Amino acid sequence: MTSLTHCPAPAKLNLFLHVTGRRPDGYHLLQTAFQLIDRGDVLHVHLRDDKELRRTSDIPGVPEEQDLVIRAAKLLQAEVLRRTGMLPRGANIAVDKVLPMGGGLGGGSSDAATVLMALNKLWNAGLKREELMALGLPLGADIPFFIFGETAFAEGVGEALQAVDVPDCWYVVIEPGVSVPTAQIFTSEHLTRNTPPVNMAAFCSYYSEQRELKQFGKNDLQQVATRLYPQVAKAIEWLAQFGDARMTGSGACVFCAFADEGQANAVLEKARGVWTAWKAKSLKKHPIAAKLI
Ligand SMILES: C[C@@](CO)(OP(=O)(O)O)[C@H](O)COP(=O)(O)OP(=O)(O)OC[C@H]1O[C@@H](n2ccc(N)nc2=O)[C@H](O)[C@@H]1O
Ligand SMILES: Nc1ncnc2c1ncn2[C@@H]1O[C@H](COP(=O)(O)OP(=O)(O)O)[C@@H](O)[C@H]1O
Repeated sequence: MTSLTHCPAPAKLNLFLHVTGRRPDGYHLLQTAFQLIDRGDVLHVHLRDDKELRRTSDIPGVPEEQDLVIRAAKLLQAEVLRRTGMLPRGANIAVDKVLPMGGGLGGGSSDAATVLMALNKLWNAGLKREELMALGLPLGADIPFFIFGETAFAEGVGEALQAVDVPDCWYVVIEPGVSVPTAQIFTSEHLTRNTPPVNMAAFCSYYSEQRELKQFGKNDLQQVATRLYPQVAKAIEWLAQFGDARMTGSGACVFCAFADEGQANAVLEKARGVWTAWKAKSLKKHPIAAKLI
């Protein structure tokens, strides 16, 4: 096999996100729940005859060498060299970008996770799931989750993952039209960093009682992002007419859960001409994480 085309890189939503503390290196300790959804970027990976790793599509504002996709591919190539003494073949990687950047949907991290899984297969590198997760972590705290590949309760900086079951539903997601830099939110003096830790069992029993339409807990990053980006506040206010609306990750996107597609369609109809919005269904498993490792 020399290529893998149409590899999905799905988005995630943070159903809740609590900042519970700070590590000595400045990184924040979180508790969050990651939910995959059936909308995302699509990647195409073709092995080359030389050793070069090249991005063959353009992502405005992201130079090739800074692209998480290329950085992830280089990390894995170096790891294979370290393990086998042989540098594997290069690859051309194209990304059909669908997800907005700085949207809190984890697009860059998901792209990187998909590339790690695809190249692990194409190079017959044989890294185990936990090894790929550890390799990706320094590039982005969300990368291990995408390789883990199923709905998860997460702690640490998001790398300590446990599978959980949340009932399926439909989400309406609004892109408020701004890009929020994650670092700006985490460094804000207005961020609260002392939400008391919750028990994973409390999270699980909350959703087992079919309360998926009103989310558990809160997103501690939301108060900071809405202060800095009024468009995010407006989007939440608008979507809250129809249910429990909140921000995902560090923003900018906001979401609301609905029991069926018809209700999501009705909200999208009202959003037309007002917001860039779309619907997505919850995904219990990553479409390729199970197959490619
Ligand atoms: C907030 C979350 C929630 O899933 O997702 P996004 O909104 O970015 O999708 C993640 O924790 C995003 O983690 P990660 O992907 O590592 O964020 P990056 O953009 O690499 O981090 C930018 C900067 O934010 C700060 N940062 C990030 C994560 C964290 N737990 N504590 C931090 O203090 C650090 O200063 C870091 O250098
Ligand atoms: N392949 C990529 N796709 C998206 N963003 C990327 C990529 N590679 C690097 N980046 C950088 O990562 C930043 C965060 O992007 P992204 O992961 O989409 O948002 P978020 O972290 O809010 O979910 C972008 O602003 C961009 O500078």
